[in-house]
Amino acid sequence: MAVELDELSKTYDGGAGSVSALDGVTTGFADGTFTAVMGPSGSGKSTLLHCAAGLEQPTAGQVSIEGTRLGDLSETRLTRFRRDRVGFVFQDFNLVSSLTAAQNVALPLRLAGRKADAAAVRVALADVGLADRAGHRPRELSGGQQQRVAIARALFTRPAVLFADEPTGALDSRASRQVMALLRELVDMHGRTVVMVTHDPVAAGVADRVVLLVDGRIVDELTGADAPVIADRMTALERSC
Ligand SMILES: Nc1ncnc2c1ncn2[C@@H]1O[C@H](COP(=O)(O)OP(=O)(O)OP(=O)(O)O)[C@@H](O)[C@H]1O
Repeated sequence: MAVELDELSKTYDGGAGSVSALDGVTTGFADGTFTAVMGPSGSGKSTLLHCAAGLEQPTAGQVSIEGTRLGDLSETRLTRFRRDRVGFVFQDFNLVSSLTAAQNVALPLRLAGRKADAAAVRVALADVGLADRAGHRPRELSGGQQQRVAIARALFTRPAVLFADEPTGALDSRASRQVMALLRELVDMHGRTVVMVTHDPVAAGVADRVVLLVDGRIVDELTGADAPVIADRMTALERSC
């Protein structure tokens, strides 16, 4: 299993009282599978992704990635583990505007004090369909192309899992389709494991499995469902909330 979540809970304590964002989530994401996480606004999707990726600490429960329990790692080891074994892409790409596509892909390794092999960077960009854009800066690329650079960067260390938080949220429908086709191909052709938060039933329809969250709990799962079925289930869920 690439990722296991065991009774994961997260409570935020704020001035206005505490909020339970995750409430005992237990599930797993198998190697070479594509999972979408959906649910109404505020249901805990981003919190689940951040805790699973080791970006946030759960209040209770455990996250294991390839059998390593993140809660057992020191801060330094967790940072190193995340850098090497966890890929993350964000809605707004998070590329460095002054660097070329190739330099953006190589950046995490360089920040870790390692050298990124130029040929490997070229292959990483070719894998996301951007072999001819290595020297372009983010502003010279479309939104969809920028997201593909971000995906190449996230996958460069061959992580155990790629987490994507609304990866098509800032894209038009054509660019969204291309990014989703790329993620599907990465799973089918390269055996990658993808876990993606999305509001979009069309995007979720590309996944193998959809996990539905309400109030920080998994309330349902769909396997092999297409976009209309997912959209109907989401509408029913939102009505019942
Ligand atoms: N840093 C924080 N401090 C306090 N409360 C938070 C914090 N982050 C999230 N929350 C709360 O936790 C709950 C879950 O938030 P989360 O962002 O995980 O939901 P979501 O399903 O991703 O929402 P959306 O679809 O609107 O992005 C919400 O009630 C939110 O207000």
